[in-house]
Amino acid sequence: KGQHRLANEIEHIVQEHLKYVHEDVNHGWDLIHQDGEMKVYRREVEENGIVIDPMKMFHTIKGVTGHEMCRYFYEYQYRMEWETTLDSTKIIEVLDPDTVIFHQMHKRVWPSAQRDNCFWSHIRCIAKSEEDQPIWLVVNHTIPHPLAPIKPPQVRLVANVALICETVINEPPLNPKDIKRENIQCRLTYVAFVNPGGWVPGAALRSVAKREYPRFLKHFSNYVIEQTRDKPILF
Ligand SMILES: O=S(=O)(CCO)c1ccc(-c2ccc(C3CCCC3)c([C@H]3C[C@H]3c3ccccn3)c2)cc1
Repeated sequence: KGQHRLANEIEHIVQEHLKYVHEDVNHGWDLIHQDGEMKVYRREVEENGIVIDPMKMFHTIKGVTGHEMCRYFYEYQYRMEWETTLDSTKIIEVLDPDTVIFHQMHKRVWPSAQRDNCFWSHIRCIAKSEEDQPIWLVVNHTIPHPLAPIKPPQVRLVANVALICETVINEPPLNPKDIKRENIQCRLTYVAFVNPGGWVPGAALRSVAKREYPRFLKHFSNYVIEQTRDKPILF
């Protein structure tokens, strides 16, 4: 398998996420929002007076697979259909079919300056045991890039985000071909380490994050449910 220039960095970041995905959120994380199956946790962290609170969300979505959730989260062509916080998105480099570099302009969120984000995005399937469904994940991680120069007054985000999904099949029928969408669900963990890249009033950022993260996950989940409703199941 061709090793591109980011292969080692990506391997390291992916392994880090896999190490912490099962971390116990009862120590040091505050449950700040719950909506049905969705639970949103936050750790309050500041670095040089800038709020960089890690966010962690857990959700169970009926009728879709982890591969479907990750596919719609990763693929460029769907991005503007579910991402409501963007003015634009562009692929500036393709390293392999599972690894691309995006440059995105976020909508301005009062009272802060407009943010942009240049990040590698990698999708991967991790086989578990024979009988278990595989884990699918997408990691988005900031990286500088000559084709995405920082242009003040825009502020460059620093973000390390992972969507890690497993597929659960309830009462698996003898023949896997008979599996229906009502028998499947996706259990996902979403973690986001976002440094806004420049000063934002802490209280304002905390309230924007508290509102936006759950909204994003609910909107994105509903989008995938709608997109996959009448399509064959993608395991
Ligand atoms: O999952 S991703 O990789 C999807 C990439 O298409 C992702 C998601 C979210 C962000 C992001 C970017 C900017 C902000 C802030 C910082 C100052 C002003 C805006 C926030 C905080 C505010 C929280 C937030 C959460 C969700 C959506 C928008 N806003 C989050 C970056 C990447």
